[in-house]
This record gives sequence, structure tokens and C-alpha cells, in this order.
Amino acid sequence: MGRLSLGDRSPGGIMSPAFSFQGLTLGYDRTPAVRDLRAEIAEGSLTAIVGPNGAGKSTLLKGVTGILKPLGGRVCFGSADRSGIGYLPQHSEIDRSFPISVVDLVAMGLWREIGPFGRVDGARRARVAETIAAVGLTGLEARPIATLSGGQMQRTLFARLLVQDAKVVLLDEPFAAVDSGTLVYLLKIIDRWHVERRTVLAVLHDHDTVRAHFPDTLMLARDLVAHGPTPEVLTAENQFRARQMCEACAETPHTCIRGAA
Ligand SMILES: Nc1ncnc2c1ncn2[C@@H]1O[C@H](COP(=O)(O)OP(=O)(O)OP(=O)(O)O)[C@@H](O)[C@H]1O
Repeated sequence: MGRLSLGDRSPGGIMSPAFSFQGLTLGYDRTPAVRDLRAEIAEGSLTAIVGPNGAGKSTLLKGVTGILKPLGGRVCFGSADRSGIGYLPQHSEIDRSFPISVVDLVAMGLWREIGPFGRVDGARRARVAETIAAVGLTGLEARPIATLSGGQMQRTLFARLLVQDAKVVLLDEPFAAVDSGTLVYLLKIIDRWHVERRTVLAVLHDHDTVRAHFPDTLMLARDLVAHGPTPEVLTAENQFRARQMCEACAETPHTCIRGAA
């Protein structure tokens, strides 16, 4: 239960955490959705967050970004800090009716660099255009995001993360509504982030994709089920236990309210 990930090690052999969860409890209206989580995310690690529906996966990412304040415990930043986080929210949380074009949405990745009213100079405009080309969206720059397909929208959001140049990338179900071609494309971007030693956490439901591309996995069922190398975490036994834990919570929610500050 809850073994810490070894993740990547520095040449000197000392693990450097990007951040750690120290008794972290998160929830809504004081009802915990993630309880007393203790785990360490190594700098440069590529980690899948898995678990049944309602296990607290999206809630955990919101806790890392700071959108959701802890009910108890904390997220403790080591080599990373919140200003270096890039976040791709779940599909359903993105307002596609917002009147913004592809190029302007991608340019929002510059926000931390230039501030909300900063000028996008020629060099930065070129960087945005190159990134749009790199994700295969040349020609769609002026399109309102409301008119994009699901896969085109995900490519646009990945382009924004690329422009942001984030050291920590949080992805909530990044492959929802994408076809196999776009999936391969987006996985290549994630693999590149890993080579560049960025720290990546992704909420995923497809365990085949997790096994093939994510060296580490953190399995949640509100409580931590397991965390470590993917082959050791994604076992039938852990999956069965996670389902049982979530079902127990759904059936008797009053018994699940513990650990809040
Ligand atoms: N805004 C909210 N207000 C109240 N409860 C919420 C809110 N968001 C999530 N919850 C509850 O918190 C629990 C965890 O939800 P969360 O979305 O984190 O789960 P998840 O593991 O990401 O699920 P899924 O796989 O279905 O996306 C669920 O019981 C959910 O109903």
C-alpha cells in the first residue's frame, strides 16, 4: 500500500522530488474526495493517475494546481513550483463557446512570460505559429475554437502547453475524443516532454496506453491504492481492491468522511 515511486534518479543517485503529497485531503463542502494522500512525484517522472470513476483523480490535479485548497495536509513543492505548471483540464470543463481563435488560445501559453497585457512581439508570434504548425494545425489559426473537432481542440490545447514551456505538465484525460492518429501524435509530445525531463502527470483510463507509455502509475480510490513502477501497480489485485474501495465509499458515504482538517 502506498509505496513511494523511485522515479528517475539524478546522476549522483539522489532522488529529487518535483513535489510531494503530505497527508493531502481534498474535497468539496468538507466531504473528502482524496484522503490523506502521501506520495512523492520525482522530478522528470512520467506518471499515470488511474482509478475507477469518482476515485478523486481530477480532484488531485486540481489540488496540485491550487484551484482546490486542501481540507487537510498539503502539496509540498521541491524542485517545481506552481508558476511552472501547465494544466490541461478535462474536456467537459472547457467552455468551447468562448469566442477565441486557435492562434489566440495558443498564445495564451505566453501569459506567464509576458503578463496579461504584455505585447506578443514578432519573435513570440513566430514561436506560436511554429507550434501550431508542429501540432499539424496550420491553416486553422483564425478558426474559432467552437468550430474545431475534438482532436483539433486537443492539439490546440497541447500547443498552448508547448508554448507555455511548463516544467510540470498535468493532463486530465488528454486523449478523450481523439482518433488513433491524434493519439499517436499527442503521445509523441508526451514522450518528448519525458526526454526533456519535465514532470508529467496524466489521468488516464486506458490501461494499455498506460502500460506502453507511462513508467510510473499512481492508483487512487479516494485513498491511495498503490504508487510505483507501472507493472507493479497495474495488477488485477490492485484494480479489484480499487473498485471495492470506491464501491464501499459510494454505498456508505458517511463512513468515508475522515481525514479532513
Ligand atoms: N465540484 C464538485 N462539487 C462536489 N463534488 C464534486 C465536485 N467535483 C467532483 N466531486 C465529487 O468528488 C468525487 C471525485 O471526483 P473526481 O472528478 O475527482 O473523480 P475522478 O476520479 O476524476 O472521476 P472520473 O474518472 O469519473 O472522471 C466524486 O464523488 C465527485 O462526485
